[in-house]
Amino acid sequence: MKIGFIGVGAMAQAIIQGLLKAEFVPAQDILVHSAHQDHYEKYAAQYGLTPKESNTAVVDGSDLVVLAVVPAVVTDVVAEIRGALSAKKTLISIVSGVSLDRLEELTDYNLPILRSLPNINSEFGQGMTAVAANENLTGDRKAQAISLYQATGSVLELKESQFSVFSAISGSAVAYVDFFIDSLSRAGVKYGFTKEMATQIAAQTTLGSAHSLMASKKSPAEMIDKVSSPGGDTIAGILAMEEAGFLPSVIKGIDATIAKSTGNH
Ligand SMILES: NC(=O)C1=CN([C@@H]2O[C@H](COP(=O)(O)OP(=O)(O)OC[C@H]3O[C@@H](n4cnc5c(N)ncnc54)[C@H](OP(=O)(O)O)[C@@H]3O)[C@@H](O)[C@H]2O)C=CC1
Ligand SMILES: O=C(O)[C@@H]1CCC=N1
Repeated sequence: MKIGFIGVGAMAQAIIQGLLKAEFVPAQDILVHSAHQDHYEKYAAQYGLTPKESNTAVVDGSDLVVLAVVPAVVTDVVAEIRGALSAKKTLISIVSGVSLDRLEELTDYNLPILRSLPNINSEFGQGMTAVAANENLTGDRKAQAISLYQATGSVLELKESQFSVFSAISGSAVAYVDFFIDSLSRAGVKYGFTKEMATQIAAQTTLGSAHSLMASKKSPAEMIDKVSSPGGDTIAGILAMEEAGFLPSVIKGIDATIAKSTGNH
Protein backbone atom coordinates (compact mmCIF):
# COMPACT_ATOMS: atom_id res chain seq x y z
CA MET A 1 0.00 0.00 0.00
CA LYS A 2 1.34 3.42 -1.00
CA ILE A 3 0.48 6.46 1.11
CA GLY A 4 0.83 9.92 -0.40
CA PHE A 5 1.10 13.12 1.59
CA ILE A 6 0.19 16.46 0.05
CA GLY A 7 1.96 18.78 2.47
CA VAL A 8 4.71 17.80 4.88
CA GLY A 9 4.09 20.31 7.62
CA ALA A 10 3.89 19.75 11.37
CA MET A 11 0.87 17.42 11.36
CA ALA A 12 1.86 15.40 8.29
CA GLN A 13 5.32 14.86 9.77
CA ALA A 14 3.82 13.66 13.06
CA ILE A 15 1.70 11.08 11.20
CA ILE A 16 4.63 10.02 8.99
CA GLN A 17 6.93 9.61 11.99
CA GLY A 18 4.24 7.61 13.81
CA LEU A 19 3.79 5.34 10.77
CA LEU A 20 7.54 4.81 10.44
CA LYS A 21 7.88 3.94 14.14
CA ALA A 22 4.98 1.48 13.82
CA GLU A 23 6.56 0.04 10.63
CA PHE A 24 3.13 0.48 9.04
CA VAL A 25 4.64 0.62 5.54
CA PRO A 26 8.24 0.72 4.27
CA ALA A 27 9.55 4.30 4.18
CA GLN A 28 9.82 4.36 0.38
CA ASP A 29 6.07 3.61 0.12
CA ILE A 30 5.36 7.03 1.61
CA LEU A 31 5.20 9.63 -1.19
CA VAL A 32 5.47 13.34 -0.48
CA HIS A 33 5.13 16.71 -2.15
CA SER A 34 4.69 20.20 -0.70
CA ALA A 35 4.89 23.87 -1.67
CA HIS A 36 8.67 24.19 -1.34
CA GLN A 37 10.91 21.74 -3.19
CA ASP A 38 13.83 22.17 -0.79
CA HIS A 39 11.51 21.36 2.11
CA TYR A 40 9.87 18.12 0.88
CA GLU A 41 13.01 16.82 -0.86
CA LYS A 42 15.13 17.35 2.25
CA TYR A 43 12.51 15.72 4.47
CA ALA A 44 12.09 12.75 2.11
CA ALA A 45 15.87 12.25 1.90
CA GLN A 46 16.22 12.36 5.68
CA TYR A 47 13.75 9.50 6.22
CA GLY A 48 13.99 7.51 2.98
CA LEU A 49 10.57 8.59 1.70
CA THR A 50 9.79 9.02 -2.00
CA PRO A 51 9.66 12.66 -3.13
CA LYS A 52 7.31 13.46 -6.02
CA GLU A 53 7.58 16.40 -8.38
CA SER A 54 3.92 17.47 -8.05
CA ASN A 55 0.74 16.94 -6.08
CA THR A 56 -0.77 15.01 -9.00
CA ALA A 57 2.28 12.71 -9.11
CA VAL A 58 1.67 11.94 -5.42
CA VAL A 59 -1.95 11.03 -6.20
CA ASP A 60 -0.99 8.96 -9.25
CA GLY A 61 1.37 6.82 -7.17
CA SER A 62 -0.76 6.40 -4.03
CA ASP A 63 -3.59 4.22 -2.75
CA LEU A 64 -4.29 6.55 0.19
CA VAL A 65 -3.89 10.28 -0.38
CA VAL A 66 -3.53 12.39 2.77
CA LEU A 67 -4.49 16.01 2.24
CA ALA A 68 -2.35 17.83 4.82
CA VAL A 69 -2.41 21.48 3.79
CA VAL A 70 -3.86 24.46 5.67
CA PRO A 71 -7.55 25.30 5.05
CA ALA A 72 -6.69 28.44 3.06
CA VAL A 73 -5.20 26.47 0.13
CA VAL A 74 -7.53 23.45 0.10
CA THR A 75 -9.74 24.67 -2.75
CA ASP A 76 -6.77 25.29 -5.05
CA VAL A 77 -4.97 22.07 -4.12
CA VAL A 78 -8.04 19.87 -4.62
CA ALA A 79 -8.74 21.57 -7.96
CA GLU A 80 -5.16 20.69 -8.94
CA ILE A 81 -5.43 16.98 -8.02
CA ARG A 82 -9.08 16.47 -8.98
CA GLY A 83 -8.28 14.86 -12.35
CA ALA A 84 -5.82 12.39 -10.82
CA LEU A 85 -8.19 11.25 -8.07
CA SER A 86 -10.45 8.25 -8.76
CA ALA A 87 -12.74 5.87 -6.92
CA LYS A 88 -9.78 3.46 -6.63
CA LYS A 89 -7.98 5.86 -4.28
CA THR A 90 -9.04 6.96 -0.82
CA LEU A 91 -8.78 10.65 -0.02
CA ILE A 92 -7.99 11.31 3.64
CA SER A 93 -8.32 14.91 4.76
CA ILE A 94 -6.80 16.19 7.98
CA VAL A 95 -7.91 19.76 7.29
CA SER A 96 -9.69 21.41 10.19
CA GLY A 97 -13.13 22.85 9.42
CA VAL A 98 -13.53 21.40 5.91
CA SER A 99 -16.56 19.09 5.73
CA LEU A 100 -17.13 15.95 3.69
CA ASP A 101 -19.83 17.84 1.77
CA ARG A 102 -17.30 20.51 0.85
CA LEU A 103 -14.71 17.90 -0.18
CA GLU A 104 -17.33 16.11 -2.31
CA GLU A 105 -18.31 19.41 -3.88
CA LEU A 106 -14.65 20.07 -4.75
CA THR A 107 -14.29 16.59 -6.31
CA ASP A 108 -16.73 14.51 -8.37
CA TYR A 109 -19.05 13.23 -5.63
CA ASN A 110 -17.90 9.65 -6.33
CA LEU A 111 -14.75 9.41 -4.23
CA PRO A 112 -14.21 7.45 -1.04
CA ILE A 113 -13.27 10.14 1.49
CA LEU A 114 -12.26 9.94 5.13
CA ARG A 115 -12.37 13.20 7.05
CA SER A 116 -10.07 13.04 10.05
CA LEU A 117 -8.80 15.22 12.82
CA PRO A 118 -5.57 13.83 14.29
CA ASN A 119 -3.32 15.41 16.87
CA ILE A 120 0.41 15.86 16.97
CA ASN A 121 0.86 13.08 19.54
CA SER A 122 0.55 10.63 16.62
CA GLU A 123 4.30 11.00 16.28
CA PHE A 124 4.88 8.86 19.36
CA GLY A 125 1.95 6.42 18.98
CA GLN A 126 -0.14 8.47 21.44
CA GLY A 127 -2.42 10.17 18.94
CA MET A 128 -6.13 10.80 19.38
CA THR A 129 -7.89 10.95 16.02
CA ALA A 130 -11.53 11.50 15.08
CA VAL A 131 -12.74 10.07 11.76
CA ALA A 132 -15.89 10.28 9.64
CA ALA A 133 -16.30 8.46 6.32
CA ASN A 134 -18.53 9.47 3.42
CA GLU A 135 -20.99 6.99 1.93
CA ASN A 136 -18.44 5.91 -0.73
CA LEU A 137 -15.99 4.65 1.87
CA THR A 138 -17.16 1.38 3.41
CA GLY A 139 -15.99 -2.12 4.40
CA ASP A 140 -12.35 -3.07 3.90
CA ARG A 141 -11.45 0.24 2.25
CA LYS A 142 -12.75 2.16 5.24
CA ALA A 143 -10.94 -0.18 7.64
CA GLN A 144 -7.72 0.29 5.65
CA ALA A 145 -7.97 4.09 5.87
CA ILE A 146 -8.72 4.03 9.58
CA SER A 147 -5.86 1.59 10.24
CA LEU A 148 -3.42 4.37 9.37
CA TYR A 149 -4.55 6.18 12.51
CA GLN A 150 -4.85 3.03 14.63
CA ALA A 151 -1.13 2.55 13.98
CA THR A 152 -0.43 5.93 15.58
CA GLY A 153 -2.79 5.97 18.57
CA SER A 154 -6.49 5.91 19.45
CA VAL A 155 -9.31 6.47 16.96
CA LEU A 156 -12.91 7.57 17.47
CA GLU A 157 -15.57 7.53 14.78
CA LEU A 158 -17.60 10.71 15.28
CA LYS A 159 -20.41 12.58 13.59
CA GLU A 160 -19.06 15.52 11.64
CA SER A 161 -21.14 17.85 13.79
CA GLN A 162 -18.84 16.89 16.70
CA PHE A 163 -15.59 17.61 14.83
CA SER A 164 -15.09 21.25 15.76
CA VAL A 165 -15.46 20.51 19.48
CA PHE A 166 -13.22 17.47 19.15
CA SER A 167 -10.64 19.57 17.32
CA ALA A 168 -10.64 22.12 20.13
CA ILE A 169 -10.38 19.64 23.03
CA SER A 170 -7.91 17.31 21.27
CA GLY A 171 -6.12 18.70 18.19
CA SER A 172 -5.60 22.18 19.61
CA ALA A 173 -5.64 21.05 23.22
CA VAL A 174 -2.19 19.50 22.87
CA ALA A 175 -1.00 23.12 22.81
CA TYR A 176 -3.23 24.04 25.74
CA VAL A 177 -1.89 21.20 27.85
CA ASP A 178 1.63 22.31 26.95
CA PHE A 179 0.60 25.86 27.88
CA PHE A 180 -0.41 24.52 31.28
CA ILE A 181 2.85 22.59 31.65
CA ASP A 182 4.78 25.72 30.72
CA SER A 183 2.80 27.75 33.26
CA LEU A 184 3.59 25.21 36.02
CA SER A 185 7.21 25.26 34.94
CA ARG A 186 7.39 29.06 35.09
CA ALA A 187 5.94 28.90 38.60
CA GLY A 188 8.84 26.61 39.48
CA VAL A 189 11.27 29.10 37.95
CA LYS A 190 9.68 31.89 40.00
CA TYR A 191 10.69 29.95 43.10
CA GLY A 192 14.23 29.15 41.96
CA PHE A 193 14.13 25.96 39.87
CA THR A 194 15.88 25.98 36.52
CA LYS A 195 13.45 26.01 33.60
CA GLU A 196 14.72 22.64 32.44
CA MET A 197 14.19 20.96 35.79
CA ALA A 198 10.82 22.64 36.41
CA THR A 199 9.59 21.58 32.94
CA GLN A 200 10.67 18.00 33.52
CA ILE A 201 8.81 17.94 36.85
CA ALA A 202 5.69 19.56 35.37
CA ALA A 203 5.64 17.31 32.27
CA GLN A 204 6.12 14.09 34.25
CA THR A 205 3.40 15.18 36.68
CA THR A 206 1.01 15.85 33.78
CA LEU A 207 1.84 12.52 32.14
CA GLY A 208 1.46 10.64 35.44
CA SER A 209 -1.82 12.41 36.24
CA ALA A 210 -3.36 11.53 32.86
CA HIS A 211 -2.17 7.94 33.24
CA SER A 212 -3.55 7.61 36.80
CA LEU A 213 -6.86 9.15 35.79
CA MET A 214 -7.32 6.67 32.95
CA ALA A 215 -5.98 3.65 34.87
CA SER A 216 -8.15 4.32 37.93
CA LYS A 217 -11.26 5.04 35.82
CA LYS A 218 -12.11 7.74 38.38
CA SER A 219 -13.39 11.17 37.41
CA PRO A 220 -11.01 14.14 37.50
CA ALA A 221 -13.08 15.57 40.36
CA GLU A 222 -12.52 12.38 42.41
CA MET A 223 -8.77 12.62 41.75
CA ILE A 224 -8.78 16.29 42.81
CA ASP A 225 -10.51 15.25 46.05
CA LYS A 226 -7.92 12.53 46.71
CA VAL A 227 -5.08 15.05 46.38
CA SER A 228 -6.79 17.79 48.39
CA SER A 229 -6.03 16.92 52.02
CA PRO A 230 -8.57 18.42 54.44
CA GLY A 231 -7.42 21.87 55.49
CA GLY A 232 -4.37 21.39 53.27
CA ASP A 233 -2.29 23.14 50.63
CA THR A 234 -3.95 21.84 47.44
CA ILE A 235 -7.45 23.09 48.22
CA ALA A 236 -5.95 26.52 48.93
CA GLY A 237 -4.34 26.45 45.48
CA ILE A 238 -7.53 25.21 43.76
CA LEU A 239 -9.58 28.01 45.33
CA ALA A 240 -7.00 30.64 44.30
CA MET A 241 -6.97 29.28 40.72
CA GLU A 242 -10.76 29.37 40.63
CA GLU A 243 -10.76 32.94 41.94
CA ALA A 244 -8.41 33.86 39.08
CA GLY A 245 -10.88 32.29 36.60
CA PHE A 246 -9.18 29.02 35.69
CA LEU A 247 -12.30 27.18 34.45
CA PRO A 248 -13.85 30.17 32.60
CA SER A 249 -10.53 30.93 30.94
CA VAL A 250 -10.23 27.33 29.67
CA ILE A 251 -13.84 27.40 28.40
CA LYS A 252 -13.28 30.79 26.75
CA GLY A 253 -10.20 29.41 25.00
CA ILE A 254 -12.18 26.42 23.72
CA ASP A 255 -15.06 28.70 22.61
CA ALA A 256 -12.57 30.81 20.60
CA THR A 257 -11.01 27.69 19.06
CA ILE A 258 -14.40 26.34 17.96
CA ALA A 259 -15.45 29.72 16.56
CA LYS A 260 -12.26 29.92 14.51
CA SER A 261 -12.46 26.35 13.16
CA THR A 262 -16.14 26.63 12.19
CA GLY A 263 -15.36 29.85 10.32
CA ASN A 264 -12.65 28.20 8.21
CA HIS A 265 -14.82 27.13 5.25
N1 LIG B 1 -0.75 21.02 13.56
C1 LIG B 1 -1.66 20.25 14.18
O1 LIG B 1 -1.50 19.88 15.36
C2 LIG B 1 -2.90 19.84 13.45
C3 LIG B 1 -3.18 20.26 12.17
N2 LIG B 1 -4.31 19.85 11.51
C4 LIG B 1 -4.57 20.27 10.14
O2 LIG B 1 -3.45 19.90 9.36
C5 LIG B 1 -3.30 20.80 8.27
C6 LIG B 1 -1.85 21.22 8.18
O3 LIG B 1 -1.52 21.90 9.37
P1 LIG B 1 0.00 22.04 9.83
O4 LIG B 1 0.72 20.78 9.53
O5 LIG B 1 -0.06 22.54 11.21
O6 LIG B 1 0.46 23.21 8.85
P2 LIG B 1 1.93 23.49 8.24
O7 LIG B 1 1.91 24.92 7.83
O8 LIG B 1 2.97 23.02 9.17
O9 LIG B 1 1.96 22.58 6.94
C7 LIG B 1 1.28 22.91 5.76
C8 LIG B 1 1.90 22.15 4.63
O10 LIG B 1 1.18 22.45 3.43
C9 LIG B 1 2.14 22.57 2.39
N3 LIG B 1 1.57 23.30 1.27
C10 LIG B 1 1.19 24.60 1.19
N4 LIG B 1 0.69 24.87 -0.04
C11 LIG B 1 0.78 23.70 -0.74
C12 LIG B 1 0.44 23.33 -2.06
N5 LIG B 1 -0.10 24.20 -2.92
N6 LIG B 1 0.66 22.05 -2.44
C13 LIG B 1 1.20 21.14 -1.59
N7 LIG B 1 1.55 21.45 -0.33
C14 LIG B 1 1.33 22.71 0.09
C15 LIG B 1 3.31 23.27 3.03
O11 LIG B 1 4.46 23.10 2.20
P3 LIG B 1 5.96 23.53 2.63
O12 LIG B 1 6.30 22.69 3.83
O13 LIG B 1 6.77 23.13 1.46
O14 LIG B 1 5.91 24.98 2.90
C16 LIG B 1 3.37 22.51 4.36
O15 LIG B 1 4.14 21.34 4.24
C17 LIG B 1 -4.25 21.96 8.53
O16 LIG B 1 -5.35 21.87 7.66
C18 LIG B 1 -4.70 21.77 9.96
O17 LIG B 1 -6.04 22.17 10.17
C19 LIG B 1 -5.21 18.99 12.09
C20 LIG B 1 -4.99 18.54 13.36
C21 LIG B 1 -3.85 18.94 14.15
O1 LIG C 1 -4.31 25.23 14.86
C1 LIG C 1 -4.91 24.65 13.96
O2 LIG C 1 -5.61 25.28 13.15
C2 LIG C 1 -4.82 23.16 13.83
C3 LIG C 1 -6.15 22.47 13.95
C4 LIG C 1 -6.08 21.64 15.21
C5 LIG C 1 -4.73 21.83 15.68
N1 LIG C 1 -4.03 22.60 14.90
